[in-house]
Amino acid sequence: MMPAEDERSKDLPAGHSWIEVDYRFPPGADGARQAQMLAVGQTAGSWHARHSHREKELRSHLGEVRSLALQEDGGTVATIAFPRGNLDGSMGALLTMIFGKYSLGGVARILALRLPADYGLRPRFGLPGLRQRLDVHGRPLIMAIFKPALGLDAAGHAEILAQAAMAGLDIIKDDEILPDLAEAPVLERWRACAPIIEARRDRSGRDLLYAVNLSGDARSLQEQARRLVAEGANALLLNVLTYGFAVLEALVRDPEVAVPIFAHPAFAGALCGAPEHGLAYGVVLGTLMAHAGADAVLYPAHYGSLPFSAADETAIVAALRARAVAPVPSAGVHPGTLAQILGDYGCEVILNAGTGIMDHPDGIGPGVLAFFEAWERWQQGESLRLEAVPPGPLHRALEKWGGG
Ligand SMILES: CSCCC(=O)C(=O)COP(=O)(O)O
Repeated sequence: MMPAEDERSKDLPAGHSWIEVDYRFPPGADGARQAQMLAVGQTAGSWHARHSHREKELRSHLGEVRSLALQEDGGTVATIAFPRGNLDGSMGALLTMIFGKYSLGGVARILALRLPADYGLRPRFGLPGLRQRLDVHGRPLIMAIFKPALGLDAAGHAEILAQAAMAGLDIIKDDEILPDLAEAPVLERWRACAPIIEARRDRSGRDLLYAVNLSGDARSLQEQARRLVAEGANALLLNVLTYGFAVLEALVRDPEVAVPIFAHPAFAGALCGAPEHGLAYGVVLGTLMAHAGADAVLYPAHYGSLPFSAADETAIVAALRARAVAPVPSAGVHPGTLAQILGDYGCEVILNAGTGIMDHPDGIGPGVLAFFEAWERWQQGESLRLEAVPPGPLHRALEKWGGG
């Protein structure tokens, strides 16, 4: 039987010897046949009589169709269990088994994936570890994104960071669009920003994390990460879906890269955006990220600037929180969205704004202060409506972006 909706993405007990996947086949597809194709074709690969003398060995690798449910619209949802023994513990092997070659021909969508709790990696820091590093407890963490994304040199990054740091920002990240360009080399960006972070620590006793964007081929990216960390970098950003889960796994396993890793969702729409094909956002940005060792995962907030469903957001957050990974609702976040986000999430969240801080009418410092002001008012149960907010950074933000 397929589990109830709120159980669908829960981890299976540690040591469990099966991996369970829920697939939906659209109306018109022969769901039973497709499920059987997946269970055999993505495992033993052949069940021909010619191999009958190997039946015992092959059977131990064979997937099993555990349930088939016809849906109201004529589609079918099948749950298939795959032997864990077919895998080596990596996300690459897992994805190749559950959807690899089949994805090229079959029309199907993976709705949910249930992994044994001890499959893959756990975050080394997660939200509790980030809080400990920053010594910030009992309130949401406030994160900014360097904007403009391109065109800033290292000194330009430092100039922006200085304003944000002074206003009390917790975390900043590079834009994911920015690789190791000659106009702003990654090491120079870090070297230019490091003294500002140090000065903030000296002044306030509070750390500030800068998630530096990694790029390059797998080998040079890992070397870049090691070099950055050796020079004091305190967080990293990885476009996990464009560079690959294997790159994230290698970084998480690397003792020379012992800093929190922020996972960016760029490219997720290419895997998850089609309604009847690909994988659900909750699987990619929730389950897979949480089992590949990410410490914090960014995704579009459903009240932000990108079309995103509340249900997808809920599925992502549930999967991340089950493994203590920090949820980072993003894209179009500004102080006017704070009440909605905290209403949905409570305080165990990272609020991440790019233009919602950098394009504040009075500057970057006021952009950060507007978030803190919104948080203070929300905490006191005070209205965040424009008419109720006195003149100041939050008022100006609400004037520009609305919300509240
Ligand atoms: C798609 S979630 C990642 C958000 C992000 O990286 C970004 O640059 C959002 O910028 P914004 O100005 O919308 O806060």
